[in-house]
Amino acid sequence: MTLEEIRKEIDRIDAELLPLFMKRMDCAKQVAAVKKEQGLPVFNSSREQEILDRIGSLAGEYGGEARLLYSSMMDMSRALQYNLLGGGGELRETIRKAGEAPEKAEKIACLGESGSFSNEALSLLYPKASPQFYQGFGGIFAAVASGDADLGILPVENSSAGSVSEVYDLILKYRFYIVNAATLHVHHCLAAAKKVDVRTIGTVYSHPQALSQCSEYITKNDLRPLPCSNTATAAQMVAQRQEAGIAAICSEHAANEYKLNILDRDIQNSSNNCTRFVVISRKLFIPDRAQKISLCFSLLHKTGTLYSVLARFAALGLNLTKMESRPIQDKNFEYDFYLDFTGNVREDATLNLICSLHEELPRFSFLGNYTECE
Ligand SMILES: O=C(O)C(=O)C[C@]1(C(=O)O)C=C[C@@H](O)C=C1
Repeated sequence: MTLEEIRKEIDRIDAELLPLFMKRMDCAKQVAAVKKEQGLPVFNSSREQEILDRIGSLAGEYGGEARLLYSSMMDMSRALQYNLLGGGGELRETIRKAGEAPEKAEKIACLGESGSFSNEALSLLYPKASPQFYQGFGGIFAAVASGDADLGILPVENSSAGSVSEVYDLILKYRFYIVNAATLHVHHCLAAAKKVDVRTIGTVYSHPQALSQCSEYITKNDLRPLPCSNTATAAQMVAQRQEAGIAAICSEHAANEYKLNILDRDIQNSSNNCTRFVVISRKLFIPDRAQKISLCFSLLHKTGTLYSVLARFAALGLNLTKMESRPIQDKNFEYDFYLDFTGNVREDATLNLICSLHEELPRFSFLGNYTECE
């Protein structure tokens, strides 16, 4: 057969498949009506497994491909049913009731000291708020949990050093809402108590992330990196100790705040060094112009489960911007997935998708829908 003849054959087959696909979707509508009457859940895992096993063995050499095709058709069948039945009632209600923004966000928990990068990000997002400083990420989550703080601001990832795993673990543990985000350009400098030659410096103090972001400079200048809880604390300590041979890696802002001398500027490995911060809250707020959705879930150990979740976002044109997998404590090699997508849950199709995932996936949490300041 020529290519043209084969393509004609494919067109004929597609024309035969389409009415059957539409008939199958009509059946899904009928199933939805029955399920509504009988109060049954949309998702029936054992029924889907039974179909996939049967199709897989009937399809012979195309078993894998056929399973994938039928799995996608059942995804669409479920999506249609959720659209008709409006599943995920509780979550739907929480999202519907969410306010636009906290009326007052006076107490915001923040890492470090005055002059820390978290402090800069906070000033960008909430110029009027006064920060409450904590030395560790755990303290920020605990402050939000106890109500000592209204909100907490946290660095989640850096363009060169990558994700801050400890923060993702805490996000997955506490499951607070994410209500705001900002990306900050981070410029590091080397600062010491006296104006000396860089060659006289032997030891540098900073947060491990900052040390990692300046690793090339540290190696080139033969410096000994020592970790500190954050960059501003490192600057403060170097200022207090007034010792020769030590310096801090911190922001210019922190160096000025603690009256240090700047020995070198822009010492980070990459000239485009950005850190992304998120703001956590016990209460859900969704601004009208929200464009980023965060959620987390775990998956059953079955072929194609992650693919099938991601395909449903792709089908709505929602772009995946971040994915992180973290081990679940006390479970061997089982993972929680953390995902960021573009989108707004006030759009019906997006809300239906989130609500359906809420019903289908283990350990699912909707973490928020917020704007991103860049
Ligand atoms: O049989 C059902 O209960 C259906 O809802 C239909 C169907 C399908 O499309 O085949 C869809 C969703 C369920 O998870 C299982 C199967």
